[in-house]
Amino acid sequence: MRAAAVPDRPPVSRGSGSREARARESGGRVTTEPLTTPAALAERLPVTDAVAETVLGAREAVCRVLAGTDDRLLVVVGPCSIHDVDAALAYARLLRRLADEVADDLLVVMRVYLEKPRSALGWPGLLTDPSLDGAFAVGAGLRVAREMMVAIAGLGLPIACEWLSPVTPAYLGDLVSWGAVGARTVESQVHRQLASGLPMPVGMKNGTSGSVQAAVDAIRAAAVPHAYLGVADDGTPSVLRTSGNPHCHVVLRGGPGGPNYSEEDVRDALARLRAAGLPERVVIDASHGNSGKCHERQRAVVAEMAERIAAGEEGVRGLLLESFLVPGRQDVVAGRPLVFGQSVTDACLGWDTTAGLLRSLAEAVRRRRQTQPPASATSPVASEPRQHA
Ligand SMILES: O=C[C@H](O)[C@H](O)COP(=O)(O)O
Ligand SMILES: C=C(OP(=O)(O)O)C(=O)O
Repeated sequence: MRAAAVPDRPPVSRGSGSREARARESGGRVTTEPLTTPAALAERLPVTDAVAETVLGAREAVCRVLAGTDDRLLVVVGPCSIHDVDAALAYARLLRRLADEVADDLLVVMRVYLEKPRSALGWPGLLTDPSLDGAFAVGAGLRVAREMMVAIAGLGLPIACEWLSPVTPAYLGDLVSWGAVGARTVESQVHRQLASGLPMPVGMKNGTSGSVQAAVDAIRAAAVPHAYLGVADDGTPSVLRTSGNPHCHVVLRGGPGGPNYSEEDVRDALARLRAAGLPERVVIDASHGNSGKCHERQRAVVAEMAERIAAGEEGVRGLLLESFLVPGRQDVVAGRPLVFGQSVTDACLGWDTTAGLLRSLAEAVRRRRQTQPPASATSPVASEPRQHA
């Protein structure tokens, strides 16, 4: 007589179905696929000395502009999202020439946004879905993204992006000179912890509700050390311990109540920063809630800000613009070719308008210099972060 088979493990339930089947019925589930490690990707697509100089030099320059010890204006400009590497590189080449032309007055950093936070549903960005068709080839997206960033920084053009996945900076952080925490994530503990360890200045957007306090709170949170779960460069699941980031700042992007770039709005934001003991400086996003998502309205925002900057308004250290080669936006439709250099997410300004606006901002900085002495080196900077208790 054969012995009865002894199960490896006791049955997980007496009712219908296995544990896996029951889990499926009561929520979502995950499948996994291995990804190259950050170290392996960096080895394949390394940062050259020239690229490192661009990235690090621009980080330091952004800090000086934010602190007011460099009297130029920070201008973060580029597509709402990158969906086509060739178009991004064509834009980068144009921007590089313009950045050189205005370099005495503007510190130009290109938006190279690869992860899109969506209000509900929509294409999540090149990093997650590089073929724009829902195939979600994330490994290829990371490779393409890093290769493109190396090429853009290789032109001598510094890079800005929004950090969405807390794992992405391990793969791309060494190529970025300015980061954003977006309106949809500025209240997220994970993103505040992430910002506290990022090796670059980080703009904290006001929340989608319009709350500027959320951005101020995020700056306070990111200025101190944290510990959170992540991956090390060799891919090992790790506790990431951060130092705190003293170079975070508010980005006013408007909200449901309308724009928030008026003099009164800026004064209110500076007062909130003062009350929190933080450096009094803001960056104005000409797009999003400040333009009612109408790309053409960014012109009016820039025109008003140029006037106010020329008149010496305190506290505004930079602007953000959404711009691509071709104005407007387009939908991605299977089988229909895309217009080269036009956004597939938010509508953007076209190149010619962008160039004119940057020249007008440069002119505003020059006019300000005529009436004001160079900014002093005594502008407030964030205090050193506290150590872990
Ligand atoms: O900047 C881009 C968009 O404003 C952001 O990703 C939200 O887009 P959505 O509201 O179209 O989803
Ligand atoms: C999503 C963006 O901005 P916000 O977080 O302000 O909506 C963006 O700049 O792409």
